[in-house]
Amino acid sequence: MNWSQELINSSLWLLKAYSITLIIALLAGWALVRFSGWGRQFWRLSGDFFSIRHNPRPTLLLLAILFFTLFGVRMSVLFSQWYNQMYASLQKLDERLFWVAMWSFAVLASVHIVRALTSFYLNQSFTLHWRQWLNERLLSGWLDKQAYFRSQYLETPADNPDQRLQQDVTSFAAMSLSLSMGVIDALVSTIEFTIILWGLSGVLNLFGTEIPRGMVFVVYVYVIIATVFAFKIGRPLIRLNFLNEKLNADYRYSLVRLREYGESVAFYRGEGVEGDKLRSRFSGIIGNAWAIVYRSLKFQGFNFIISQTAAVFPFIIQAQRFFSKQITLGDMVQTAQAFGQLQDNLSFFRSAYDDFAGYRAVLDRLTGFVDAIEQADSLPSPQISTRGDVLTLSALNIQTPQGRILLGDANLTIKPGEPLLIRGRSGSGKTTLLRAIAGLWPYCEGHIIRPEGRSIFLSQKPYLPQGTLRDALYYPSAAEAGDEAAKILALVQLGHLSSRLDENEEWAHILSLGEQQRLAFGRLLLARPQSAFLDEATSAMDEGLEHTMYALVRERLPQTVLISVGHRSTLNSHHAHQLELLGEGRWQLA
Ligand SMILES: Nc1ncnc2c1ncn2[C@@H]1O[C@H](COP(=O)(O)OP(=O)(O)OP(=O)(O)O)[C@@H](O)[C@H]1O
Repeated sequence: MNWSQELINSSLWLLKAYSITLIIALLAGWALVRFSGWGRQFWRLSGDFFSIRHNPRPTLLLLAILFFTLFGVRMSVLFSQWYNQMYASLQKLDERLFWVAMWSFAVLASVHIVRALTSFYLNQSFTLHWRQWLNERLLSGWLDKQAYFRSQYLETPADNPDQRLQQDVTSFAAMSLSLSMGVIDALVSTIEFTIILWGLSGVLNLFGTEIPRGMVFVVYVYVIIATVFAFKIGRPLIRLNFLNEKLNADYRYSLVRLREYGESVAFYRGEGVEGDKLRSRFSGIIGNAWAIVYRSLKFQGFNFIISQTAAVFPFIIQAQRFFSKQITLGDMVQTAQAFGQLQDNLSFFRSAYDDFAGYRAVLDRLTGFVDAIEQADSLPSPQISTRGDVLTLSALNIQTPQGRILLGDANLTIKPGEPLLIRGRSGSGKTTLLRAIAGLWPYCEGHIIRPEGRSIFLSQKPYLPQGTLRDALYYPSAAEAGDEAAKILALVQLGHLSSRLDENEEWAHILSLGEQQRLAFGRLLLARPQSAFLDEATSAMDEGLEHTMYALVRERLPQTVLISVGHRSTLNSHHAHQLELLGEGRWQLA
C-alpha cells in the first residue's frame, strides 16, 4: 500500500462522497418533510432543534457524524484491500510484502480505533443533547399551562404520558440517528462493495449460460431471496416483541397499584383476587415468551443456514477462476469479504424495515402527546384577574363537560374577615366552583377577580410531595431552615413530629388523614396567602380540632379572604356568609 498515495486517494474519495451524500441527504430530507406524513411528524417534533439561528451546535455535530460515518465506509474498503494484499503475499511466499502488510494493518487498525471511538462519542453526545432538548420541550409544554391536568378534559386524552416522556423521547432520538446514518452507511457501502466485487468478478458459467460479472448478480439474487424468506419467517417476531413490552408494562402497573393501594387491599384481605390477577398477567408474559422462543428458533435457524452458506458460497463461485490462475488468493479472500459486507449492507434494509415500524409508532405517540398539549392549551379558560383585596365573581356560569349547569349567573363579593361557606348536596358543584376560581375548570363563563398575592387551595386529601416533612410543610415554596416550622407544627397540634422534620419518608403513607389535614393548615399559616380555599379540609378531624384550626386561621390570618366547602353544621360558626348550591344552577346566599 502506497501510504502517501492512499492518503490523497482517501481524502479525495471522502470529499467527493461527503459532498454527494450531503446534497442527496438534504434533498431527500426536504422531500420527506414536504411529502410524507412521518417526515412532517418528525419535523414538527424536532425542526427547532436543527434551527441554526437558535443553536448551530446540533447541525455541526450532525455534519461531523456524517463525516465519520463515511470515513467508516472508507476504512472497510481499505481493510478489504488489505486482505487482498496480505493473502497475495502468503500465496507468493513474499515475506517482505507480508511484513509490509502487518505494518499497514497496525496503521489501519489505529486509525480505525480512533475513528470508531470518536464516532461513538459524537453519536452519544448528539443523541443525549437531542433527548435533553426534546424532553425539556415536552415537559415544559406538559407543565407550563397545566396540560398535565387540563388534558383530562379532552375527548381523547393522551394515555400513558409517563411512557411518552420517558421511553419514547429516548427511543426517538436514538432511532432517528441510527436509522438515518444506517441508511447512508448501508447505501454508500453497497455502492463501494459492488464496485469492488465488480472488479473481482469474471464471467460466470451458470448451467451453460455465460454471465459476465456474474458474481455481482449472484450476490444480489442470493441476498434478495434470503431477505424475502427471513422476512416471512421473522415477521411474527415484531408483533410478539411488541406484545412482550405491553404485557410486562401491564404486569408492572398491577404490581405498582398493589403497592399504592396496599392498605385497602390488606383490610379487604384481597390477596386472593390480586394474586389471581397478577398470576394471570404473568402467565400471559410467559406464554408470549415461549412463542418468542419457538419463533426465534426458526428465525435463527434460517439465519445460521444463510450465514454459514455465505461463508463458502463466494469461494465455490470463484474456485474455477482461482484454480485456472485467473485470480489470486488475495482476490479470492477479498471476494468473500466483499460478499459478506454486501450481504450485511443489503440485510440492513430488511431489519431497518422492522425498526421503522417501531419508529413510526414512537412518532405517532409523541405527536399525539404534542396534540394533547396543544388542545389542552386551547381549551377555554375562565377570565381571571387579580385586583385589590376582595374576591369577586361576576356573572359566573359553570357547567359540567356534558353541559349540565352547576352554577348560573353568580355575582358575589367576599371580603377579608368575612369567610364564606359553600354548601350543597353531593355532586352539586362545590368543588367545581373552587376549581373554576383556581382557573382549572375550562367549562365556565364570566369573570373572576381574585385578591392580589398568593392563593392557597387545600383539598380533603392534601398533597404531600416526596422528601422531608419540612418540604411538605413549605410546599410549593422551597423549604426554609430554622425553628419556625417546629413552632407551626406545635400550633397545629403536630408537636410530636417536630424532631422528624428533616427525615425523608413516604409521609403520605405514614401520617393519618387527620394529621395530613393539620399539616396542610400548617402550610396555610406559613404561606400567609391573600386568599385561601378549603375543600372539606377538616373532614377527618373531630369537632374540637376543627374548631382549633379555624380559630388559628382567623386569628393569624385576619386579612385573608377565606372560602370553605363543607357539610358539617359546626362549620357555620366560623363563616360570616353561606352560599347554598341548590342544583340546576340555582343558588342562594345567606
Ligand atoms: N372531570 C369531570 N368530568 C365530568 N364530570 C365531572 C368532572 N368533574 C366533576 N364532574 C361532575 O360535576 C359535578 C359536580 O362535581 P363536584 O365534585 O363539584 O361536586 P361536589 O359538590 O364537590 O360533590 P361532593 O360534596 O360529593 O364532594 C358532579 O356531577 C361530577 O360528576
